[in-house]
Parts: sequence; C-alpha cells; structure tokens
Amino acid sequence: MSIKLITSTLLPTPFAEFRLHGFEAANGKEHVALTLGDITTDEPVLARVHSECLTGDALFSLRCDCGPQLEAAMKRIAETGRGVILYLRQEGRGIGLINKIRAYAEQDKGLDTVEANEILGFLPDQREYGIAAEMFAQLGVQQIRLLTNNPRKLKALQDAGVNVLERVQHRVKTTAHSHRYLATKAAKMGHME
Ligand SMILES: Nc1nc2c(ncn2[C@@H]2O[C@H](COP(=O)(O)OP(=O)(O)OP(=O)(O)O)[C@@H](O)[C@H]2O)c(=O)[nH]1
Ligand SMILES: [Zn+2]
Repeated sequence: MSIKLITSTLLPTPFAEFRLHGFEAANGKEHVALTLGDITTDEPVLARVHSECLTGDALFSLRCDCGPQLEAAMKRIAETGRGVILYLRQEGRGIGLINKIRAYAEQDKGLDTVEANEILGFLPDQREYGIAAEMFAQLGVQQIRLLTNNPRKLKALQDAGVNVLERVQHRVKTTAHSHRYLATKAAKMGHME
C-alpha cells in the first residue's frame, strides 16, 4: 500500500460541513480528501480529483481556473449532499511550486504552458493518479461521476482501477489572464468542453 488514511475530522465550510481525511503516502507526501454524506453505498459518488495549485487555490491567481474549480466542486457536492474531493499535492502538474513559478516566468516571456514545462526539462504533465485510486478505495468509494475536463486524468484514473461511470463537465468562467492557458490546454492537452 503506497498511501495510508491516518486520521479524519469535521471541516465546516461556507458550503457544507465536510469530513476531512488526512493521508500519508509512502514517499512522505501528505494528501487530503473532503467527503460529504455516505459515500460507501453502490450509488455513484460525485467526485473531483483536484491537483494542488497554491497560487490558484489560496492566492486568488487569475492565471488558471483552479480556485474557482475547487470552489465550484465544493458547492456542487454540497448541493448534491454527497460526494468526495481528493486534494492531491501534485503542485504545478507534478513539477512542484518553485518549478511552476519558473514555468510562469517562461510564460511571461511568451511561451505557452506546455512549452514552458518542456524548456525546463519536464513533461507537459507529470502527474500520477495511482494514489487517487487507493484513496477512493480506502474511503469505501465504489464508483464515481468525475468532475473534469481533462481526458488524460479520466483515462489515468480508469487505468488505475477507479470505476468512473460518467464524466461530468467542470467549466468555470475564463478571465482575460487565464484565456491563453485554457486555450493551450484545449489545443495541446486535449481538454474537453
Ligand atoms: N507546470 C505548470 N502547472 C500549472 C500551470 N498552471 C496551472 N498548473 C497546475 O496545473 C494543475 C491543474 O491542472 P489543470 O490542467 O488546470 O486542470 P486538470 O486538473 O488537469 O483538469 P480539470 O480536471 O479539467 O480541472 C495544478 O497542479 C496547477 O498547479 C502552468 O502554467 N504550468
Ligand atoms: Zn491553478
């Protein structure tokens, strides 16, 4: 087992009172899950697998759509009364925070998000989803309806053994700043409408 559920607590938020579950991976990385309602029945669970984005999730960056996507997922799950968000600490599509800042600096000079990763010696997307499958299993989730526009994430989760019954579109508003980023993801990374 490469990840272990360590402890859980309540997490009141403006949207709902979630449960917060802390996981520790074999490599020492800490990840969390937010859950609402009974997610262990065989009824498909509305789920989001969110990748850490400190700038978007916590610092209100308009360069990407991560913060609004996280908030929208929490709201949708609150409205549904049942669901799960895995918050994976795979900052910068897996290259880490400092390297993401380097990649942003390259984008300031005119490169797009894919070219910036490549010039720094990384793949466009270095994330892995094996731990997500283990986290779902340990939370007792049997099958999910996945909130995403990313086909690679959908396939990677299915390949890792997650039973994804349906893909649910998860678009938020584009800003003047995030427009090019989202256009590049659609053109070069296959992101769906
Ligand atoms: N390397 C790099 N990472 C970025 C950049 N902008 C955002 N990220 C990271 O990208 C991740 C979010 O990935 P996205 O491709 O926006 O969305 P996704 O999670 O793959 O797809 P959705 O499920 O549709 O939201 C987070 O880890 C962000 O930190 C960038 O320009 N360069
Ligand atoms: Zn982001």
